[in-house]
Amino acid sequence: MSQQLLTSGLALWQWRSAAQKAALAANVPVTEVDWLLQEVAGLDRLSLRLESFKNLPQIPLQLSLEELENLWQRRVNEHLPVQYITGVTPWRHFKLAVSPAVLIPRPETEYIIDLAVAAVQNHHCQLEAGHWADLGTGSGAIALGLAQALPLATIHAVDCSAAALAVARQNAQALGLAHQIHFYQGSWWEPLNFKGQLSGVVSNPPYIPSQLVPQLQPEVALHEPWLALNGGNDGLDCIRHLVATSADYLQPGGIWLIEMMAGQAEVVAALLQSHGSYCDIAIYPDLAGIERFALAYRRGEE
Ligand SMILES: C[S@@+](CC[C@H](N)C(=O)[O-])C[C@H]1O[C@@H](n2cnc3c(N)ncnc32)[C@H](O)[C@@H]1O
Repeated sequence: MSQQLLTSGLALWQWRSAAQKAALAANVPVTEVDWLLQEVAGLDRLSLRLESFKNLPQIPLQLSLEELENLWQRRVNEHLPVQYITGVTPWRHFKLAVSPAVLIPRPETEYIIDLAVAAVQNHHCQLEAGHWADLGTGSGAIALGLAQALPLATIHAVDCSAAALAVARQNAQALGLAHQIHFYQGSWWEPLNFKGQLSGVVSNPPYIPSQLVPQLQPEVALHEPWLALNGGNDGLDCIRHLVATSADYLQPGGIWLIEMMAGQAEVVAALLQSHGSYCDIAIYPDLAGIERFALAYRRGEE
């Protein structure tokens, strides 16, 4: 979407009206038409809401109206997420690049950064300047959120997908946070060599039971990476692995914080408890009240 084409405000307004009707008929959120227009026509929310752009003689577009219509048809008919069409999504204070190689970072995940910061502040150890891991970084969202919230920390962001890491690196560069984040390709802890040294590990691992993935809404099931969703038979394969392996990498008092699916909290708390190396285990809800996050600390050498 780099070239610039001109269209009249009236023609764009007519396209928008038709696209909104198609959205309503297909049960697609009508607001997504305007997300698309903000990106491809550079229109701001106010001029879209007031429809003041309708009177402009010329509006520069990054693609023709025909191409815009083709993309909207893909949104409506093929359930392609609008974020993959525009190539961007808002997340916390960031505008992140996304592609079908990465999970679109979710609003509920934003809160994991606040939980990490609160855990640092509540704890007597000096954790904010240390080394942190974001395992399964995808677009880099969590690593970037941690880097911004903990400016003295160094973040080690891991993903097994090279294509996802390319997107994450691009985001770190664009946001001026690349100096704080190191990226590694590999499986979970495998590329990291920091046994006993980490201040914290934060992860939003794949946690959907395999048989449920095809039943998710088509935007997710058809277009988001299976690798980012599939948590094995009961959804807990990756979380079990992270419980079992993380204690070796955390310093005493280090933070273990993950996102999980509704209904998994009790099992995850029990896994942490029975492992024996974690203490102060707590479950936190997301802003919708769903038990979404599990937090624990690496037990000290009592
Ligand atoms: C649910 S997505 C989370 C992405 C991002 N952290 C976020 O919150 O938006 C899970 C990520 O874990 C990665 N992943 C899956 N299996 C992995 C493994 N064995 N080792 C490292 N990363 C893995 C996927 O590629 C995907 O990017």
